[in-house]
Amino acid sequence: MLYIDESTVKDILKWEKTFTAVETAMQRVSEGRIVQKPRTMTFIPNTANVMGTMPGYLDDKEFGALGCKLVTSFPNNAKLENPLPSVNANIMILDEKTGIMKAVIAGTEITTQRTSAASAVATKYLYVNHSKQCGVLAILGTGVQGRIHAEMFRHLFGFPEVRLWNRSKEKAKRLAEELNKKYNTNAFRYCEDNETCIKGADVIVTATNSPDPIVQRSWIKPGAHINAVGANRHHFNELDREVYRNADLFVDSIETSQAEMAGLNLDDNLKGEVGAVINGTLPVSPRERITIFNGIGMAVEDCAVARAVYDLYNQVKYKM
Ligand SMILES: NC(=O)C1=CN([C@@H]2O[C@H](COP(=O)(O)OP(=O)(O)OC[C@H]3O[C@@H](n4cnc5c(N)ncnc54)[C@H](OP(=O)(O)O)[C@@H]3O)[C@@H](O)[C@H]2O)C=CC1
Ligand SMILES: O=C(O)C1=NCCCC1
Repeated sequence: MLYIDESTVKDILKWEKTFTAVETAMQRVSEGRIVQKPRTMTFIPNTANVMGTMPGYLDDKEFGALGCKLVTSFPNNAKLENPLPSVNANIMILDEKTGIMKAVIAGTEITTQRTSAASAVATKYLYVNHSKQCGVLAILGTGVQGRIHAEMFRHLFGFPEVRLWNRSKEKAKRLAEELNKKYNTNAFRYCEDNETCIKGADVIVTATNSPDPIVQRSWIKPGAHINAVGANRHHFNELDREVYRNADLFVDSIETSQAEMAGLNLDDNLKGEVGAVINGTLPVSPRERITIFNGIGMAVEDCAVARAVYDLYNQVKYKM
């Protein structure tokens, strides 16, 4: 059986392909062309560690797949002497006619890219496509997700200013320096505190394990868009409840969000799925309204990207 390792995935998977795969997965969710239940979470007692299983089926000519991701989140990995990613994954894809496993694909890079791509798809359809300004991007949390969002969003949307804030300030400073050097720019700016980072920002990304709100309603400019990525025990810790009360909320999947966001009162402001906006069955919000994308992460996004990697791998292999 084929195993495609992380370095091969990093070699062959480009952001644009991930974006299209995730965009397609989101559309298919809202068309009912998927099967996907809330993931199972195995919480390891007396730790912050968790293992998730994420099975899914996606019907699509180009990105369709039957698969299952096994993903762990061990938040203290980042603090090891030799730091490791805190989120690690593998994705199995199975033959749709026989049910036999076709490949196991290393899923850490896929998870990294597809999570940021989901935010990017939401940002495109809820914000960028409505001629809203892409001037200032605020990133809260400069771990793996903060970094990929900073790079991918600048690449896709051309933000001239990308502000970086992190609980451990040195990490945000270092990332700003590193990215300015890498892209020969001074667009990446370190921010001393979260309030300064958010005030005046057009698009905001939260990518932390914070159990307490790091975004307050009064700091957000009218019409701004927020991608809330971070997940602690709940997928809605990072934004103060007043933010939810004063914004339109969009999700990747209503079915799976209802399980993992059950402690949040979604009734008033949950507008629906990003896929429905893409498909034109759900209207976008008025210009001055704040929008939130709370993407909890979907198995069918992993299936779509894993299928893309599988096909790319086979194209490359056959050419050799
Ligand atoms: N929605 C989705 O589909 C996905 C969500 N995630 C979630 O995104 C978040 C970030 O993941 P990732 O970047 O891979 O993880 P990393 O371990 O690389 O980064 C974690 C970040 O969270 C910060 N953080 C941790 N605890 C706190 C706290 N109490 N207050 C403020 N900041 C804190 C860390 O700051 P410091 O440097 O100071 O420790 C760091 O910036 C996680 O919650 C993860 O579960 C991940 C993948 C998919
Ligand atoms: O969707 C995922 O993959 C994850 N979501 C939340 C936490 C870790 C991985």
